[in-house]
Amino acid sequence: MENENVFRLSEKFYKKQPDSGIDLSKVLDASDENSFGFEKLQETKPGVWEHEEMPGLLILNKCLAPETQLDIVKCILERQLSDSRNKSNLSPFYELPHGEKNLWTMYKNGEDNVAIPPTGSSKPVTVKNLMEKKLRWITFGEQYNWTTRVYPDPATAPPFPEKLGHLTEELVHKATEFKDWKAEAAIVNFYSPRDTLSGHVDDAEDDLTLPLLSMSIGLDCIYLLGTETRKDVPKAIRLHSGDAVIMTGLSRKAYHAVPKIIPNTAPSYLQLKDEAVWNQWIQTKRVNFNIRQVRV
Ligand SMILES: O=C(O)CCC(=O)C(=O)O
Ligand SMILES: [Fe+2]
Repeated sequence: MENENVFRLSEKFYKKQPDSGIDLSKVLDASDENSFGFEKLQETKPGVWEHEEMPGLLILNKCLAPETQLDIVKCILERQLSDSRNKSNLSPFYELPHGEKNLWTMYKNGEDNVAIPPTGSSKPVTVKNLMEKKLRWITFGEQYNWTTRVYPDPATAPPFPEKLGHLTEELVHKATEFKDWKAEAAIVNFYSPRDTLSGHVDDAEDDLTLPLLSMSIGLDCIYLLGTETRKDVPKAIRLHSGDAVIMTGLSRKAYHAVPKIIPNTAPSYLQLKDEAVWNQWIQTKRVNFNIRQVRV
């Protein structure tokens, strides 16, 4: 069964690339006309690019204005992270501060050495360590449970943030035929340069013909898109801050992964005057918004 692991081999290949010289020779970059595979891209609607070997994947490069990128990451840090109804990978393990004094405000206001107690018997961990390393994802709207891989009763879900809902619905409505698509669940993934997301298919939603929107902010990454099996060699795409991809059709059910974050690639427009803590944090993060309609 030697080709069972083909997807995994590509993940390993990119994961082990040295930061100082990543092999981009087989990586499509929709923002670089000299990149591998660029000639197979076609603009099928204004701002929407499709690659002939990646059926169903819509690439919306640079579709988020700098202010929008800043707005949505700040909305997560300042509002969604302060709401105890929004679960994160940290929720089961730490007595997280919520409300006005939450992880982000403590971090930003110089309380980064404060120790946050665990829920169990492990050691307390500083705000700094949680914000810079341990926070890997937060969910809002309908709360996908990564462990059980289901969405619990929607009646218990906090509402989807209105502004982000409008923005994402507009992107999907303009780029696809799905004019009634609704943003119901979001997973925000936080990556530091050595973090990866291994190959998976997102299949917990009711209807896998409905598009999934994925927006990237901060550091660039290499994103792998395969097929419905792990036996096929995936395609590699470089995603930049402000890019979005929409997984529709065949790509909606395809294996995908993020094997490599590319350090020192955060755009300078994300740097803000007099916001040293934010500037440092965003320079070392990729923030991915993964937005789905859950119900039909
Ligand atoms: O970070 C990404 O670009 C992909 C994230 C993803 O696939 C997911 O959250 O299901
Ligand atoms: Fe995914």
